[in-house]
Amino acid sequence: MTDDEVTDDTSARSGLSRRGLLGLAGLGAGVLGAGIGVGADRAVQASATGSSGAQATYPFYGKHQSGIVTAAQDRLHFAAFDVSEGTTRDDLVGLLKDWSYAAARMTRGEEVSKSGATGGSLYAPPDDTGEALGLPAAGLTITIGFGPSLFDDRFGLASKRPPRLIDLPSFAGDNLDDAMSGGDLCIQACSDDPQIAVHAIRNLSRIAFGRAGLRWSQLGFGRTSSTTRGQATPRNLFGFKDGTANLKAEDSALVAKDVWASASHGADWMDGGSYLVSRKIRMQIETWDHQSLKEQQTVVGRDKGAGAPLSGGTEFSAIDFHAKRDGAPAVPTTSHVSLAHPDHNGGAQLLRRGYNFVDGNDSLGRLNAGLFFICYQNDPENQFVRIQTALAANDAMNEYVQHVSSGIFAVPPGASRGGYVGETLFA
Ligand SMILES: C=CC1=C(C)c2cc3[nH]c(cc4nc(cc5[nH]c(cc1n2)c(C)c5CCC(=O)O)C(CCC(=O)O)=C4C)c(C)c3C=C
Ligand SMILES: [Fe+2]
Repeated sequence: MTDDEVTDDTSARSGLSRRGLLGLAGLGAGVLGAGIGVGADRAVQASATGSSGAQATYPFYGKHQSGIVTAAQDRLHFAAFDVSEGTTRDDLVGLLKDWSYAAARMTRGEEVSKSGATGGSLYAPPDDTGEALGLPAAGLTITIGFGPSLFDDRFGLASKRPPRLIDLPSFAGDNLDDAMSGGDLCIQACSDDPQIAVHAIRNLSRIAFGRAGLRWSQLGFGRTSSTTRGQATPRNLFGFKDGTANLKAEDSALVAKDVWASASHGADWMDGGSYLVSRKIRMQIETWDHQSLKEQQTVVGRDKGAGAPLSGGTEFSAIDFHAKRDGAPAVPTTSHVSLAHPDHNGGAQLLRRGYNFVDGNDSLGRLNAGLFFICYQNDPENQFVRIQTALAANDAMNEYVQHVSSGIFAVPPGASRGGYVGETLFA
C-alpha cells in the first residue's frame, strides 16, 4: 500500500440506491416490492482459497484510483458506456455512487451487495450474478473514467471539461470503428483471474441498467507491460518483451511529473487523477511470423531473446542511438523504440498498461489478434499524441499493425473513504 492509499473499511454507504437495485432487477418497482434485500446483512460468501497472488487485494479508496500504478494484473475486461437518454445529472451521480459502492465491495472479494447472489428474495433476481462466489478478489482493481462526450450540455458539465481531455486527432493509417470507440464513461477492470474481471464488468453493467448502457468492451490477457520493478517483463503477441522501458511505480518523481494530474493543469477536480488513452491495435501476426528474426528485431529495435537494445548491453541498458553497425545506426531510426523514445519526443513518457487480445479469427482463417494498448499520462496532447504522431508517420511496425478502436478518458482521483469516484467533479 502506498502512502496515498487508505485502507478500505465498511464505513461506506449502506447499500445500492433504489435505481441501482432496479438495474439489478432489470424491471421495475413491482419487482422491488417483491423483496430485493436492501441492506440485508447476510454474510458474504467469497471464500479465502487460492495462492497468495489470488489473495491480493488493492484498496478502492485513496488519493489515486487503483489500477494505474498498481502492479499490472494478468487479465483485463475494459468497458465503455454511454449514458442513457433521459438520465439526469442526479441519476448520473447516483450511478457513480452505486458503482463505487459495488466496486469497493468487489475489490475486497465481496459480492456487489450484502444480499448478493443467494441472500435475497426467492422471487426476485439476485443482486449479484454469482460467478465469483467462492473466488478471491485476485488483485481486482476497478478504475472509472469520463469521456469527452460526458462534458456536453446534458449534465451541466461543459465548463468542467478539463483542457487536457482533448479529442484525439486522427493519425495516419487509422482504421477506427466508431462503434468500438469513445464512450461517455469507461471502466477498466483488472484481475489475475479472468472470471473476476468479467464478473465486475457484468455486475457494474447490470447496476447501470436504465442509466447507462454498454457501448463496447474488450477482454485482454497476458499484460503487455510491467508497471513495477518487481515484475518480470512480459511478452506481446509478436513474441517480444514489452514494457522494458515503461514508467514504473517506483519512479515516483517521474510518475508525479508525467502521470498524475494536478490542479495547476486547469481542472481542480482532476487533482490526483490521470488521463487514459486506449487503442485497440490489430496485429497481422501471420505476416509477422513469416519475417526473419533480423527483420523482426530491426522493426522493434531490440533483440528478441533478452530484449536488449540493438546497440548492445542487456535488457535494461540505455539505448545508444549513436552506435553504428556496418556504417548505419545500430538501432534503426524507423524502429519502434527509436521513434517512441523520450529523447526523440521532447522527453515525453507514458505509463503503458496494455493487454494482448485474440477475438477469434476472420473469414480467411487469420487470428483477429493484437494489443489492446492502454496508457496513462497527465498531458495526452504532449505525451500520447506526440509519440503516436511519430509512430504513425514512420514506424517500421506499421506494416504489421492497424489501429481499429480509440478512446480517451479523464480518470478522476480516487474516492474518499465512503465517497464515490467523481465526487470532486460534482461537488
Ligand atoms: C503511442 C504509443 C505507443 C503505441 C501505440 C505502441 C504500440 C505498440 N508497441 C509494441 C511493442 C513494443 N513497444 C515497445 C516500446 C515502447 N512503445 C511505446 C509506445 C507505444 N507503443 C513506448 C513509449 C516505448 C518505449 C520506448 C523507449 O523508451 O525505449 C517495445 C520495446 C520494449 C519496451 O520498452 O517496452 C515493444 C516490443 C507493439 C507490438 C505495439 C502495437 C501493436
Ligand atoms: Fe510500443
